[in-house]
Amino acid sequence: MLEIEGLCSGYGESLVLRSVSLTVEPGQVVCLMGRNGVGKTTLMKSIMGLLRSKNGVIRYNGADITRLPPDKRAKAGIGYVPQGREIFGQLTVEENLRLGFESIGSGPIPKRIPEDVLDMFPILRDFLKRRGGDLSGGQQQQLAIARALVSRPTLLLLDEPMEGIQPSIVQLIEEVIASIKAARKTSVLLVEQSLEFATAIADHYYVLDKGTVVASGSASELSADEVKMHLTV
Ligand SMILES: Nc1ncnc2c1ncn2[C@@H]1O[C@H](COP(=O)(O)OP(=O)(O)OP(=O)(O)O)[C@@H](O)[C@H]1O
Repeated sequence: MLEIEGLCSGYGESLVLRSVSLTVEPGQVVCLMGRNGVGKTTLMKSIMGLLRSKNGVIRYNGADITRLPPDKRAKAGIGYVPQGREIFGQLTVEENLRLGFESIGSGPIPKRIPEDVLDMFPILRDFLKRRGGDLSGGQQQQLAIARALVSRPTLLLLDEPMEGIQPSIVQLIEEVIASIKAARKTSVLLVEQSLEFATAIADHYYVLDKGTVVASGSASELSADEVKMHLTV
């Protein structure tokens, strides 16, 4: 469903991604790994269209989306939770969630926040009228993921969703990703370094180094040695 071939991308004159090729199949959870600064966020931004590709092709459900702007990619079904969440602190939780409706590609805008999304993150239901800025970091991360889910994306991009979050919420987010996978309606491409997560939940992994894919394979076969080789400094 997502096919990237020979993607080159970067900032201004500086090239960060050098001919990256990667595939996410329908219903898969794919883990993107790599040390700091190797280009994981740059890849996420390039898939979402926030960075213009210098070379290569990005296809989504068979269509070439390489030159589409971010809003069109969102309407095509790609949801994105950036690193650092980027929720609106002055808006309430409910208003933040409603912003997710703007990415709905076709059909009527729902009047209410979908119950199944609130069921995944019960704290958000309790806090619907609270300002986003008053939530803890872990609650804001839940809000950011829920906001991406209200538009019913077919591909969800998560950039380090577990970073800097307390263990109980890490577990909740892992359960949510597992339940998204079980429902088989949304594929997930996420930046995550944990070997435990990758082997337990992901189907496939890619390791980036200096802007290129240096290892990839079935997540169940990912070994501690491989992680040590590619991910420790
Ligand atoms: N806005 C920017 N302008 C110029 N260079 C940037 C910009 N953002 C990132 N870079 C550079 O691009 C390279 C890749 O950064 P990127 O954020 O994609 O890495 P990453 O793998 O996501 O790392 P991290 O785990 O630290 O988030 C780095 O050398 C970084 O300094």
